[in-house]
Amino acid sequence: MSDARRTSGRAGSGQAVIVKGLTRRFGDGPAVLDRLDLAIAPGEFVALLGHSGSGKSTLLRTLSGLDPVTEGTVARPREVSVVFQESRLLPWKRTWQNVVLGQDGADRRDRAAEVLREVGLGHRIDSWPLTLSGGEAQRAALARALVREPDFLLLDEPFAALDALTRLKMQRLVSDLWTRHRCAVLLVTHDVDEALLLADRAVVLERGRIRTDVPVELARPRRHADPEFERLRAMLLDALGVHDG
Ligand SMILES: Nc1ncnc2c1ncn2[C@@H]1O[C@H](COP(=O)(O)OP(=O)(O)OP(=O)(O)O)[C@@H](O)[C@H]1O
Repeated sequence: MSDARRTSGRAGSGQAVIVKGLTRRFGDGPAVLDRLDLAIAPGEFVALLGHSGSGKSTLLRTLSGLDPVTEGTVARPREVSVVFQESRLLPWKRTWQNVVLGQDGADRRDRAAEVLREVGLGHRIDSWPLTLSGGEAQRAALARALVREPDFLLLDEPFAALDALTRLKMQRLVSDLWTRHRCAVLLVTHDVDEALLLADRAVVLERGRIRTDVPVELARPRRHADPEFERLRAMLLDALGVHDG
């Protein structure tokens, strides 16, 4: 199957991202994404859940423009940034240089320093990436994503490799950054609680199709103890086929 029918462009109709009839196949294999429709509003935070192999990373890569479309259309804003599970910092560049890699201007270092301060790494701007902890490296990856002032931020399980305490801190950081920057966000996660702590909407993917798409109408900051949190948690676990004790 060729990728010749790839189509992309800017989203209209007041949406940041519009996906219509998106199908993705690898070679002659089955559809990994199967006629998928999805719209994300400007400034909306969407969590994408699904079992391993359901197509989450393929969708994220397609939305970022890294992967081609087999069939259908993807419209997205001009500025799109991605943060992956691993920081992908270049070890031979200092932290600030990684943040503004590929950017021009005499004020590059100042811009990097400002965004690194924002993610709590103001004291590590000159550090080599190999001296950063896992959490610090992910903060630097977030800074590198935000310095481009994206309209759409894609987060592919950015906290999955971190310990539980660091993950909690990073979730708070992302929530604060999103409140300030208000870009559209798609967060891929395996963690239902993480989705409910952060997102306006939770989408469950199953074999390349959207099985559930629910609004998360909880006041922020979010609390596990909220009965609506518990109701949504049970609904999402059910959609994932996981039954909570
Ligand atoms: N480059 C590729 N070539 C062939 N098949 C692929 C390729 N990338 C992904 N796939 C297949 O597409 C399906 C979906 O993979 P994908 O990585 O999108 O799932 P996922 O939901 O992100 O899983 P996980 O949670 O384990 O990361 C899987 O069956 C996978 O084997």
